[in-house]
Amino acid sequence: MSVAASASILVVDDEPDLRTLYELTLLREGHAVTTAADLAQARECLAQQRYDVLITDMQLPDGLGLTLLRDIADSPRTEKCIVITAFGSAENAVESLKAGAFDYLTKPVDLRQLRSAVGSALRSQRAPLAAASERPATSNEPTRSAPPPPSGVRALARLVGQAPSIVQTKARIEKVATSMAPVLILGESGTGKELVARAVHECSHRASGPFVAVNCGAIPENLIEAEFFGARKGAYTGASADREGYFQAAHGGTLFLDEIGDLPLSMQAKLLRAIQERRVRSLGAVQEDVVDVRLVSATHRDLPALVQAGQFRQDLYYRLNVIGLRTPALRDRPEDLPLLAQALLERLCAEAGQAVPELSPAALAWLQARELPGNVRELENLLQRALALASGPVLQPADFGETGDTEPATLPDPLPDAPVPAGGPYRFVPLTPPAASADEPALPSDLQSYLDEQERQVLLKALQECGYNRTAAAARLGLNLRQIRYRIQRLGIVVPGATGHGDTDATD
Ligand SMILES: Nc1ncnc2c1ncn2[C@@H]1O[C@H](COP(=O)(O)OP(=O)(O)OP(=O)(O)O)[C@@H](O)[C@H]1O
Repeated sequence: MSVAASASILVVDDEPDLRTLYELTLLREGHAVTTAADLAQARECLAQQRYDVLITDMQLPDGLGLTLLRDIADSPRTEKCIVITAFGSAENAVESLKAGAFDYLTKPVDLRQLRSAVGSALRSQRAPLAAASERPATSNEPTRSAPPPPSGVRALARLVGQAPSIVQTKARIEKVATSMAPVLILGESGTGKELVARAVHECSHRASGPFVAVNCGAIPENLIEAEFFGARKGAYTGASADREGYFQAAHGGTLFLDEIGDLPLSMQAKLLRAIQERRVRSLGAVQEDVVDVRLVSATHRDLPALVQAGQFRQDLYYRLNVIGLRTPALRDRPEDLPLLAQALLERLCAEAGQAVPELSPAALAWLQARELPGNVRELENLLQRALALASGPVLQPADFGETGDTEPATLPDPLPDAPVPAGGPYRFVPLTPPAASADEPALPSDLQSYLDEQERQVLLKALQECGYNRTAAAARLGLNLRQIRYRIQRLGIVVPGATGHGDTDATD
Protein backbone atom coordinates (compact mmCIF):
# COMPACT_ATOMS: atom_id res chain seq x y z
CA MET A 1 0.00 0.00 0.00
CA SER A 2 1.37 3.42 -0.85
CA VAL A 3 1.94 6.05 1.81
CA ALA A 4 -0.84 8.14 0.30
CA ALA A 5 -3.31 5.24 0.44
CA SER A 6 -3.21 5.09 4.22
CA ALA A 7 -3.74 8.79 4.85
CA SER A 8 -6.59 10.23 6.84
CA ILE A 9 -7.77 13.69 5.83
CA LEU A 10 -10.14 16.20 7.41
CA VAL A 11 -11.81 18.58 4.94
CA VAL A 12 -13.44 21.72 6.36
CA ASP A 13 -15.64 23.81 4.05
CA ASP A 14 -19.09 25.30 4.49
CA GLU A 15 -20.11 24.84 0.86
CA PRO A 16 -21.59 21.34 0.52
CA ASP A 17 -20.78 21.06 -3.22
CA LEU A 18 -17.15 21.95 -2.73
CA ARG A 19 -16.86 19.66 0.28
CA THR A 20 -18.17 16.79 -1.82
CA LEU A 21 -15.88 17.66 -4.71
CA TYR A 22 -12.77 17.64 -2.49
CA GLU A 23 -13.97 14.52 -0.69
CA LEU A 24 -14.54 12.56 -3.92
CA THR A 25 -11.21 13.66 -5.34
CA LEU A 26 -9.36 12.48 -2.24
CA LEU A 27 -11.38 9.27 -1.86
CA ARG A 28 -10.43 8.43 -5.42
CA GLU A 29 -6.79 8.78 -4.35
CA GLY A 30 -7.45 6.12 -1.71
CA HIS A 31 -7.55 8.39 1.34
CA ALA A 32 -9.94 8.16 4.26
CA VAL A 33 -11.82 11.46 4.31
CA THR A 34 -13.87 13.11 7.07
CA THR A 35 -15.72 16.37 6.39
CA ALA A 36 -16.83 19.26 8.57
CA ALA A 37 -18.90 22.34 7.70
CA ASP A 38 -17.56 24.82 10.25
CA LEU A 39 -15.03 25.43 13.00
CA ALA A 40 -17.15 23.81 15.69
CA GLN A 41 -17.57 20.55 13.74
CA ALA A 42 -13.90 20.56 12.79
CA ARG A 43 -12.89 20.90 16.44
CA GLU A 44 -15.12 17.96 17.36
CA CYS A 45 -13.48 15.82 14.68
CA LEU A 46 -10.02 16.85 15.83
CA ALA A 47 -10.88 16.02 19.43
CA GLN A 48 -11.74 12.49 18.39
CA GLN A 49 -8.77 11.52 16.29
CA ARG A 50 -5.59 12.65 14.62
CA TYR A 51 -5.41 13.18 10.89
CA ASP A 52 -2.52 13.25 8.52
CA VAL A 53 -3.76 16.33 6.68
CA LEU A 54 -6.27 19.07 7.45
CA ILE A 55 -7.66 21.01 4.50
CA THR A 56 -9.64 24.06 5.52
CA ASP A 57 -11.35 26.93 3.80
CA MET A 58 -10.23 30.28 5.18
CA GLN A 59 -13.71 31.80 5.57
CA LEU A 60 -16.00 29.65 7.69
CA PRO A 61 -19.42 30.65 9.09
CA ASP A 62 -18.17 30.71 12.69
CA GLY A 63 -14.67 32.11 12.15
CA LEU A 64 -11.46 31.87 10.20
CA GLY A 65 -9.81 28.59 9.14
CA LEU A 66 -6.63 30.22 10.40
CA THR A 67 -7.76 29.65 13.99
CA LEU A 68 -7.73 25.88 13.41
CA LEU A 69 -4.20 26.22 12.18
CA ARG A 70 -3.22 28.18 15.26
CA ASP A 71 -4.91 25.60 17.52
CA ILE A 72 -2.83 22.90 15.86
CA ALA A 73 0.38 24.91 15.93
CA ASP A 74 -0.07 25.59 19.65
CA SER A 75 -0.62 21.92 20.47
CA PRO A 76 1.51 18.84 20.05
CA ARG A 77 -0.63 17.79 17.07
CA THR A 78 1.05 16.82 13.82
CA GLU A 79 -1.57 17.46 11.11
CA LYS A 80 -0.18 19.13 8.00
CA CYS A 81 -2.53 22.00 7.17
CA ILE A 82 -3.52 23.22 3.73
CA VAL A 83 -5.58 26.42 3.61
CA ILE A 84 -7.91 27.41 0.78
CA THR A 85 -7.91 31.15 0.23
CA ALA A 86 -9.89 33.51 -1.97
CA PHE A 87 -8.39 34.30 -5.35
CA GLY A 88 -5.80 37.06 -5.21
CA SER A 89 -5.78 37.20 -1.41
CA ALA A 90 -2.04 37.42 -0.89
CA GLU A 91 -2.53 38.43 2.75
CA ASN A 92 -4.41 35.26 3.64
CA ALA A 93 -1.99 33.03 1.78
CA VAL A 94 1.07 34.57 3.38
CA GLU A 95 -0.55 34.79 6.81
CA SER A 96 -1.46 31.09 6.64
CA LEU A 97 2.09 30.09 5.75
CA LYS A 98 3.45 32.24 8.53
CA ALA A 99 0.98 30.65 10.96
CA GLY A 100 2.46 27.26 10.08
CA ALA A 101 0.32 26.06 7.15
CA PHE A 102 2.14 23.53 5.04
CA ASP A 103 0.66 25.04 1.89
CA TYR A 104 -2.28 27.00 0.52
CA LEU A 105 -4.51 26.72 -2.52
CA THR A 106 -6.43 29.52 -4.19
CA LYS A 107 -10.06 29.39 -5.29
CA PRO A 108 -11.25 28.05 -7.64
CA VAL A 109 -9.20 25.07 -6.53
CA ASP A 110 -7.52 23.17 -9.34
CA LEU A 111 -8.01 19.51 -8.42
CA ARG A 112 -4.57 18.59 -9.79
CA GLN A 113 -3.09 21.13 -7.41
CA LEU A 114 -5.17 19.76 -4.55
CA ARG A 115 -3.87 16.23 -5.18
CA SER A 116 -0.33 17.50 -5.57
CA ALA A 117 -0.45 19.57 -2.35
CA VAL A 118 -1.86 16.63 -0.38
CA GLY A 119 0.80 14.30 -1.84
CA SER A 120 3.51 16.77 -0.87
CA ALA A 121 2.11 17.18 2.64
CA LEU A 122 2.10 13.42 3.13
CA ARG A 123 5.65 13.02 1.87
CA SER A 124 6.80 15.79 4.19
CA GLN A 125 5.72 13.87 7.25
CA ARG A 126 9.00 12.36 8.17
CA ALA A 127 7.54 9.75 10.53
CA PRO A 128 6.35 6.86 8.35
CA LEU A 129 2.58 6.82 8.12
CA ALA A 130 2.55 3.08 8.78
CA ALA A 131 3.79 3.83 12.28
CA ALA A 132 1.38 6.73 12.64
CA SER A 133 -1.59 4.56 11.75
CA GLU A 134 -0.62 2.13 14.49
CA ARG A 135 -1.24 4.84 17.07
CA PRO A 136 -4.63 4.79 18.80
CA ALA A 137 -7.17 6.81 16.81
CA THR A 138 -7.80 9.20 19.71
CA SER A 139 -4.15 9.94 20.35
CA ASN A 140 -2.89 13.47 19.84
CA GLU A 141 0.61 12.36 20.67
CA PRO A 142 3.19 14.40 18.78
CA THR A 143 5.10 12.63 16.07
CA ARG A 144 8.70 12.48 17.19
CA SER A 145 10.53 15.00 15.15
CA ALA A 146 12.88 12.81 13.13
CA PRO A 147 16.27 14.08 12.01
CA PRO A 148 16.57 15.35 8.43
CA PRO A 149 17.37 12.84 5.69
CA PRO A 150 21.08 11.92 5.32
CA SER A 151 21.50 14.36 2.44
CA GLY A 152 20.14 17.09 4.74
CA VAL A 153 22.56 16.16 7.51
CA ARG A 154 25.42 16.39 5.00
CA ALA A 155 24.19 19.73 3.64
CA LEU A 156 23.98 21.18 7.16
CA ALA A 157 27.46 19.87 7.94
CA ARG A 158 28.80 21.76 4.91
CA LEU A 159 27.69 24.96 6.64
CA VAL A 160 30.66 25.22 8.93
CA GLY A 161 30.45 27.33 12.08
CA GLN A 162 29.69 27.22 15.79
CA ALA A 163 28.83 30.87 16.34
CA PRO A 164 25.30 31.28 17.77
CA SER A 165 24.15 33.02 14.57
CA ILE A 166 25.12 30.01 12.41
CA VAL A 167 23.75 27.49 14.90
CA GLN A 168 20.44 29.38 14.86
CA THR A 169 20.40 29.53 11.08
CA LYS A 170 20.92 25.77 10.88
CA ALA A 171 18.14 25.10 13.39
CA ARG A 172 15.82 27.34 11.42
CA ILE A 173 16.70 25.61 8.15
CA GLU A 174 15.66 22.28 9.64
CA LYS A 175 12.47 23.77 10.98
CA VAL A 176 11.32 25.53 7.83
CA ALA A 177 12.46 22.89 5.36
CA THR A 178 9.32 20.83 5.68
CA SER A 179 6.79 23.39 4.45
CA MET A 180 6.10 24.91 1.05
CA ALA A 181 6.51 28.46 2.35
CA PRO A 182 8.86 30.55 0.19
CA VAL A 183 12.18 31.38 1.86
CA LEU A 184 14.17 34.58 1.36
CA ILE A 185 17.84 34.48 2.32
CA LEU A 186 19.55 37.79 2.93
CA GLY A 187 23.25 38.23 3.50
CA GLU A 188 26.40 39.76 2.09
CA SER A 189 28.21 38.17 -0.83
CA GLY A 190 30.15 35.06 -0.01
CA THR A 191 28.35 34.35 3.27
CA GLY A 192 26.93 31.01 2.14
CA LYS A 193 23.46 31.91 0.84
CA GLU A 194 23.62 29.20 -1.79
CA LEU A 195 24.77 26.66 0.80
CA VAL A 196 21.79 27.62 2.94
CA ALA A 197 19.39 27.30 0.00
CA ARG A 198 20.76 23.87 -0.78
CA ALA A 199 20.42 22.82 2.85
CA VAL A 200 16.76 23.90 2.87
CA HIS A 201 16.23 21.66 -0.15
CA GLU A 202 18.20 18.72 1.20
CA CYS A 203 16.43 18.83 4.58
CA SER A 204 13.00 18.78 2.92
CA HIS A 205 10.89 15.97 1.54
CA ARG A 206 11.87 17.33 -1.88
CA ALA A 207 15.48 16.26 -1.42
CA SER A 208 15.14 13.50 -4.01
CA GLY A 209 13.76 16.06 -6.50
CA PRO A 210 15.77 18.59 -8.49
CA PHE A 211 17.51 21.65 -7.04
CA VAL A 212 17.69 24.25 -9.78
CA ALA A 213 19.86 27.29 -9.07
CA VAL A 214 19.35 30.37 -11.22
CA ASN A 215 21.30 33.60 -11.12
CA CYS A 216 18.65 36.19 -11.92
CA GLY A 217 21.30 38.82 -12.59
CA ALA A 218 23.17 36.86 -15.23
CA ILE A 219 20.40 36.19 -17.75
CA PRO A 220 20.06 38.58 -20.67
CA GLU A 221 16.73 40.39 -20.34
CA ASN A 222 15.46 39.33 -23.75
CA LEU A 223 15.89 35.64 -22.89
CA ILE A 224 14.66 35.70 -19.33
CA GLU A 225 11.05 34.69 -19.91
CA ALA A 226 12.04 31.71 -22.04
CA GLU A 227 14.64 30.72 -19.48
CA PHE A 228 12.14 30.78 -16.63
CA PHE A 229 9.11 29.31 -18.33
CA GLY A 230 10.48 27.46 -21.35
CA ALA A 231 9.80 27.93 -25.03
CA ARG A 232 8.29 25.95 -27.84
CA LYS A 233 10.21 25.36 -31.02
CA GLY A 234 10.01 28.45 -33.21
CA ALA A 235 8.69 30.69 -30.41
CA TYR A 236 11.56 33.07 -31.08
CA THR A 237 14.49 33.25 -33.45
CA GLY A 238 16.94 30.59 -32.38
CA ALA A 239 14.40 28.40 -30.56
CA SER A 240 15.20 25.37 -32.69
CA ALA A 241 13.62 22.83 -30.32
CA ASP A 242 11.18 22.76 -27.40
CA ARG A 243 12.98 23.82 -24.25
CA GLU A 244 11.79 23.52 -20.70
CA GLY A 245 12.23 26.46 -18.36
CA TYR A 246 13.59 26.58 -14.84
CA PHE A 247 10.13 26.13 -13.36
CA GLN A 248 9.48 22.93 -15.29
CA ALA A 249 13.02 21.68 -14.56
CA ALA A 250 12.47 22.23 -10.82
CA HIS A 251 9.09 20.41 -10.75
CA GLY A 252 8.90 18.32 -7.58
CA GLY A 253 11.96 20.08 -6.19
CA THR A 254 13.31 23.51 -5.29
CA LEU A 255 13.91 26.53 -7.48
CA PHE A 256 16.66 28.75 -6.07
CA LEU A 257 16.46 32.29 -7.40
CA ASP A 258 19.80 33.82 -6.54
CA GLU A 259 20.34 37.57 -6.83
CA ILE A 260 16.58 38.06 -6.93
CA GLY A 261 17.16 41.80 -6.42
CA ASP A 262 18.59 41.91 -9.95
CA LEU A 263 15.44 40.56 -11.60
CA PRO A 264 14.14 43.13 -14.12
CA LEU A 265 10.78 44.71 -13.22
CA SER A 266 9.08 43.27 -16.29
CA MET A 267 10.01 39.77 -15.18
CA GLN A 268 8.99 40.45 -11.58
CA ALA A 269 5.34 40.75 -12.70
CA LYS A 270 5.55 37.43 -14.55
CA LEU A 271 7.20 35.69 -11.63
CA LEU A 272 4.50 36.97 -9.28
CA ARG A 273 1.82 35.52 -11.54
CA ALA A 274 3.60 32.16 -11.68
CA ILE A 275 3.81 32.09 -7.88
CA GLN A 276 0.16 33.00 -7.44
CA GLU A 277 -1.19 30.58 -9.98
CA ARG A 278 1.42 27.85 -9.71
CA ARG A 279 1.20 27.46 -13.43
CA VAL A 280 3.48 28.64 -16.17
CA ARG A 281 3.08 28.92 -19.88
CA SER A 282 6.06 28.28 -22.14
CA LEU A 283 6.61 30.90 -24.84
CA GLY A 284 4.61 29.87 -27.87
CA ALA A 285 2.56 27.28 -25.94
CA VAL A 286 -1.21 27.18 -25.66
CA GLN A 287 -1.46 25.06 -22.53
CA GLU A 288 -0.19 26.00 -19.10
CA ASP A 289 1.91 23.61 -17.02
CA VAL A 290 1.01 23.08 -13.37
CA VAL A 291 4.27 23.31 -11.46
CA ASP A 292 5.00 21.99 -8.01
CA VAL A 293 8.03 24.01 -6.99
CA ARG A 294 9.31 25.30 -3.68
CA LEU A 295 10.85 28.73 -4.04
CA VAL A 296 13.95 29.86 -2.23
CA SER A 297 15.41 33.25 -3.17
CA ALA A 298 18.48 35.14 -2.08
CA THR A 299 20.11 38.49 -2.49
CA HIS A 300 22.98 40.49 -1.06
CA ARG A 301 21.06 43.68 -1.84
CA ASP A 302 18.81 45.63 0.50
CA LEU A 303 15.48 44.44 -0.87
CA PRO A 304 13.26 46.69 1.29
CA ALA A 305 15.29 49.67 0.02
CA LEU A 306 14.78 48.47 -3.57
CA VAL A 307 11.04 48.27 -2.84
CA GLN A 308 11.15 51.84 -1.49
CA ALA A 309 12.98 52.99 -4.59
CA GLY A 310 10.36 51.38 -6.84
CA GLN A 311 12.87 48.93 -8.27
CA PHE A 312 11.36 45.84 -6.71
CA ARG A 313 7.66 45.04 -6.56
CA GLN A 314 6.30 45.19 -3.05
CA ASP A 315 3.77 42.40 -3.71
CA LEU A 316 6.51 40.09 -4.98
CA TYR A 317 8.71 40.91 -1.99
CA TYR A 318 5.79 40.06 0.28
CA ARG A 319 5.23 36.72 -1.47
CA LEU A 320 8.90 35.73 -1.44
CA ASN A 321 9.66 36.82 2.10
CA VAL A 322 7.35 34.46 3.97
CA ILE A 323 10.26 32.94 5.85
CA GLY A 324 13.36 35.04 6.24
CA LEU A 325 16.84 33.65 6.83
CA ARG A 326 20.00 35.68 7.27
CA THR A 327 23.55 34.54 6.66
CA PRO A 328 25.89 36.40 9.03
CA ALA A 329 28.96 38.24 7.75
CA LEU A 330 32.26 36.63 8.67
CA ARG A 331 33.33 39.71 10.68
CA ASP A 332 30.29 39.13 12.93
CA ARG A 333 31.45 35.62 13.81
CA PRO A 334 35.24 35.86 14.00
CA GLU A 335 35.32 32.87 16.35
CA ASP A 336 34.45 30.65 13.37
CA LEU A 337 37.43 31.65 11.26
CA PRO A 338 39.85 28.90 12.42
CA LEU A 339 37.18 26.24 11.94
CA LEU A 340 36.23 27.58 8.53
CA ALA A 341 39.83 27.86 7.39
CA GLN A 342 40.47 24.25 8.38
CA ALA A 343 37.28 22.97 6.70
CA LEU A 344 37.99 24.93 3.52
CA LEU A 345 41.59 23.70 3.39
CA GLU A 346 40.37 20.13 3.74
CA ARG A 347 37.80 20.59 0.99
CA LEU A 348 40.17 22.34 -1.40
CA CYS A 349 42.86 19.71 -0.87
CA ALA A 350 40.40 16.84 -1.27
CA GLU A 351 39.26 18.38 -4.57
CA ALA A 352 42.83 18.82 -5.75
CA GLY A 353 43.87 15.38 -4.47
CA GLN A 354 46.65 16.81 -2.35
CA ALA A 355 47.69 16.41 1.29
CA VAL A 356 46.22 18.96 3.70
CA PRO A 357 48.91 21.34 4.94
CA GLU A 358 48.92 22.71 8.44
CA LEU A 359 47.96 26.34 8.97
CA SER A 360 50.67 27.94 11.12
CA PRO A 361 49.56 30.13 14.05
CA ALA A 362 51.19 33.09 12.27
CA ALA A 363 49.21 32.41 9.08
CA LEU A 364 45.99 32.09 11.08
CA ALA A 365 46.75 35.36 12.88
CA TRP A 366 47.44 36.97 9.49
CA LEU A 367 44.05 35.79 8.21
CA GLN A 368 42.34 36.97 11.39
CA ALA A 369 43.80 40.44 10.89
CA ARG A 370 42.18 40.77 7.42
CA GLU A 371 38.83 42.48 6.96
CA LEU A 372 37.60 39.93 4.42
CA PRO A 373 34.70 41.93 2.97
CA GLY A 374 34.16 39.04 0.55
CA ASN A 375 33.45 36.80 3.56
CA VAL A 376 33.90 33.04 3.30
CA ARG A 377 34.42 33.19 -0.46
CA GLU A 378 37.33 35.56 0.03
CA LEU A 379 38.79 33.33 2.72
CA GLU A 380 38.47 30.42 0.32
CA ASN A 381 40.24 32.37 -2.45
CA LEU A 382 43.08 33.29 -0.12
CA LEU A 383 43.52 29.69 0.94
CA GLN A 384 43.41 28.49 -2.65
CA ARG A 385 46.11 30.95 -3.57
CA ALA A 386 48.22 29.93 -0.57
CA LEU A 387 47.90 26.26 -1.53
CA ALA A 388 49.20 27.10 -4.98
CA LEU A 389 52.11 29.15 -3.64
CA ALA A 390 52.98 27.02 -0.59
CA SER A 391 56.45 25.63 -0.48
CA GLY A 392 56.15 23.29 2.51
CA PRO A 393 53.70 21.27 4.61
CA VAL A 394 52.97 24.25 6.89
CA LEU A 395 51.28 27.37 5.49
CA GLN A 396 53.03 30.59 6.49
CA PRO A 397 51.96 34.23 5.95
CA ALA A 398 54.39 34.43 3.03
CA ASP A 399 52.37 31.75 1.24
CA PHE A 400 49.46 34.18 1.15
CA GLY A 401 51.50 36.70 -0.78
CA GLU A 402 52.21 38.65 2.42
CA THR A 403 55.02 41.02 1.63
CA GLY A 404 55.01 43.09 4.78
CA ASP A 405 52.49 45.91 4.93
CA THR A 406 50.29 45.45 1.87
CA GLU A 407 46.81 44.01 1.66
CA PRO A 408 46.74 40.58 0.08
CA ALA A 409 45.36 39.95 -3.36
CA THR A 410 42.03 38.18 -3.08
CA LEU A 411 41.85 36.65 -6.52
CA PRO A 412 44.12 34.02 -7.94
CA ASP A 413 46.76 35.23 -10.37
CA PRO A 414 45.74 35.32 -14.00
CA LEU A 415 46.73 32.19 -15.80
CA PRO A 416 50.21 32.48 -17.25
CA ASP A 417 49.11 32.72 -20.87
CA ALA A 418 46.14 35.02 -20.26
CA PRO A 419 46.48 38.50 -21.75
CA VAL A 420 46.48 41.21 -19.08
CA PRO A 421 44.63 44.26 -20.35
CA ALA A 422 45.46 47.72 -19.06
CA GLY A 423 42.31 47.93 -16.93
CA GLY A 424 43.19 44.88 -14.81
CA PRO A 425 43.53 41.15 -15.20
CA TYR A 426 39.86 40.23 -15.13
CA ARG A 427 38.29 42.66 -17.56
CA PHE A 428 36.78 41.42 -20.79
CA VAL A 429 39.30 41.38 -23.63
CA PRO A 430 37.54 42.07 -26.93
CA LEU A 431 38.54 39.67 -29.68
CA THR A 432 39.73 41.40 -32.82
CA PRO A 433 37.62 40.13 -35.72
CA PRO A 434 39.70 38.36 -38.37
CA ALA A 435 40.34 40.36 -41.50
CA ALA A 436 37.78 39.73 -44.23
CA SER A 437 38.89 37.29 -46.89
CA ALA A 438 37.53 36.02 -50.15
CA ASP A 439 36.46 32.67 -48.71
CA GLU A 440 34.80 34.29 -45.70
CA PRO A 441 31.52 32.48 -44.86
CA ALA A 442 28.25 34.12 -45.83
CA LEU A 443 26.21 35.91 -43.19
CA PRO A 444 24.53 33.41 -40.85
CA SER A 445 20.88 32.72 -41.62
CA ASP A 446 20.16 32.24 -37.90
CA LEU A 447 22.16 34.76 -35.88
CA GLN A 448 21.25 33.35 -32.49
CA SER A 449 22.35 29.79 -33.34
CA TYR A 450 25.50 31.15 -34.92
CA LEU A 451 26.35 33.22 -31.82
CA ASP A 452 25.53 30.28 -29.55
CA GLU A 453 27.97 28.14 -31.49
CA GLN A 454 30.68 30.80 -31.24
CA GLU A 455 30.07 31.11 -27.53
CA ARG A 456 30.17 27.34 -27.10
CA GLN A 457 33.55 27.16 -28.85
CA VAL A 458 35.00 29.95 -26.70
CA LEU A 459 33.72 28.38 -23.49
CA LEU A 460 34.97 24.94 -24.44
CA LYS A 461 38.41 26.29 -25.25
CA ALA A 462 38.62 28.22 -21.99
CA LEU A 463 37.42 25.22 -20.00
CA GLN A 464 39.89 22.86 -21.67
CA GLU A 465 42.77 25.25 -21.15
CA CYS A 466 41.85 25.61 -17.48
CA GLY A 467 41.59 21.88 -16.83
CA TYR A 468 37.77 22.23 -16.61
CA ASN A 469 38.06 24.49 -13.58
CA ARG A 470 35.10 26.81 -14.12
CA THR A 471 36.32 29.49 -11.73
CA ALA A 472 39.57 29.80 -13.65
CA ALA A 473 37.82 29.62 -17.03
CA ALA A 474 35.41 32.34 -15.91
CA ALA A 475 38.29 34.57 -14.82
CA ARG A 476 39.95 34.04 -18.21
CA LEU A 477 36.80 35.25 -19.92
CA GLY A 478 36.03 38.18 -17.61
CA LEU A 479 33.02 36.39 -16.13
CA ASN A 480 32.23 35.37 -12.61
CA LEU A 481 31.49 31.78 -11.63
CA ARG A 482 27.77 32.25 -11.73
CA GLN A 483 27.82 33.81 -15.18
CA ILE A 484 29.89 30.99 -16.63
CA ARG A 485 27.67 28.40 -14.94
CA TYR A 486 24.65 29.99 -16.51
CA ARG A 487 26.24 29.96 -19.95
CA ILE A 488 27.46 26.37 -19.60
CA GLN A 489 24.01 25.26 -18.59
CA ARG A 490 22.25 27.23 -21.31
CA LEU A 491 24.44 25.79 -24.03
CA GLY A 492 24.23 22.28 -22.63
CA ILE A 493 28.01 21.95 -22.28
CA VAL A 494 28.97 18.91 -20.26
CA VAL A 495 31.79 19.70 -17.82
CA PRO A 496 33.55 16.63 -16.41
CA GLY A 497 32.80 16.36 -12.69
CA ALA A 498 29.85 18.81 -12.74
CA THR A 499 26.67 17.51 -11.18
CA GLY A 500 23.79 19.34 -12.74
CA HIS A 501 21.81 22.55 -12.85
CA GLY A 502 23.95 25.39 -11.66
CA ASP A 503 25.72 22.96 -9.44
CA THR A 504 29.17 23.43 -8.00
CA ASP A 505 31.56 20.88 -9.33
CA ALA A 506 34.62 19.32 -7.88
CA THR A 507 36.93 21.33 -10.09
CA ASP A 508 35.89 24.81 -8.88
N1 LIG B 1 29.45 28.49 6.53
C1 LIG B 1 30.20 28.04 5.52
N2 LIG B 1 30.90 26.90 5.66
C2 LIG B 1 31.68 26.43 4.66
N3 LIG B 1 31.82 27.03 3.47
C3 LIG B 1 31.14 28.16 3.27
C4 LIG B 1 30.29 28.73 4.28
N4 LIG B 1 29.74 29.84 3.78
C5 LIG B 1 30.20 29.97 2.53
N5 LIG B 1 31.04 28.97 2.21
C6 LIG B 1 31.77 28.78 0.95
O1 LIG B 1 32.02 30.09 0.43
C7 LIG B 1 31.76 30.14 -0.96
C8 LIG B 1 30.65 31.14 -1.21
O2 LIG B 1 29.42 30.61 -0.71
P1 LIG B 1 28.02 30.88 -1.43
O3 LIG B 1 28.17 30.84 -2.92
O4 LIG B 1 27.00 29.99 -0.82
O5 LIG B 1 27.81 32.39 -0.96
P2 LIG B 1 26.70 33.42 -1.40
O6 LIG B 1 26.29 34.14 -0.17
O7 LIG B 1 25.63 32.70 -2.17
O8 LIG B 1 27.51 34.39 -2.32
P3 LIG B 1 26.96 35.40 -3.47
O9 LIG B 1 26.04 36.38 -2.81
O10 LIG B 1 28.19 36.05 -3.96
O11 LIG B 1 26.28 34.57 -4.47
C9 LIG B 1 31.37 28.73 -1.39
O12 LIG B 1 32.50 28.06 -1.88
C10 LIG B 1 30.89 28.10 -0.11
O13 LIG B 1 31.09 26.71 -0.13
